[in-house]
Amino acid sequence: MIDVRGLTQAYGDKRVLDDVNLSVAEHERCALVGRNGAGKSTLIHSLLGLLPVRQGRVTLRGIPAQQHAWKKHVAYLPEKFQLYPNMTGTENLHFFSQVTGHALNEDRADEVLHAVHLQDDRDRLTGTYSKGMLQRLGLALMLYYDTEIIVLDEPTSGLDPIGREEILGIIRRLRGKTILMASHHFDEIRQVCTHVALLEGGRITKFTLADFTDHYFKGAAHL
Ligand SMILES: Nc1ncnc2c1ncn2[C@@H]1O[C@H](COP(=O)(O)OP(=O)(O)OP(=O)(O)O)[C@@H](O)[C@H]1O
Repeated sequence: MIDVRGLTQAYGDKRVLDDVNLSVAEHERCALVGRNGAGKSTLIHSLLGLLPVRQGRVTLRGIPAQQHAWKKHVAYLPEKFQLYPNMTGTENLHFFSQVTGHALNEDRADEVLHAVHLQDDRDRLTGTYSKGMLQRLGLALMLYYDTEIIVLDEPTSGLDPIGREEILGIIRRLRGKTILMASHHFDEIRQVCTHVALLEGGRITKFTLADFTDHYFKGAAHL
């Protein structure tokens, strides 16, 4: 579903990704781990066409990234995103739906608001939401499109333990999705992921969760 071959990315003279290869198969839930500055966001941005790919090849669901047709199969939740504080949860869903040129499908909106446990708060201004609620609304916006591929950049960043559990529970309950999730937390990777892509020195090593667990407890993996 996600295939990266020979991807090299640099900022000026600084090479961040060095001939990276990564395959994420259908229905895999792959964590993307690595120290701060390892290049996780650079890789995600390259996948999603937010950074031009000059060296290497990226395909999503078999479609080359340059062709844009992949976009309807992929949803992305960035680490930081902006919602409109003077709009309610539902109004935010309306707004973002209209941005993509479609009227809101009310039934689908109900489904996703239930899935993220915001059905009772949907008519409150999001300016009054907690960080956990905002993150769950971000997830709802992403799930609304029901795409096969989901890319999450540190979805529990800055949340307290209860907020983290709520987000992880929602992700864990998703069915039939292929997920790539950047994370710094071994406990959440263990709860949610089937595989781990470790980014170090500009290269990726991919593990099954069981092999990564051995590697991690030997002290060989730095998140
Ligand atoms: N636009 C940019 N211009 C110059 N250097 C950049 C730019 N974006 C990222 N970098 C550098 O590239 C390296 C990789 O950054 P990136 O954000 O991809 O890492 P990361 O693994 O996502 O980090 P974190 O875990 O802190 O989010 C870092 O050294 C960063 O400073």
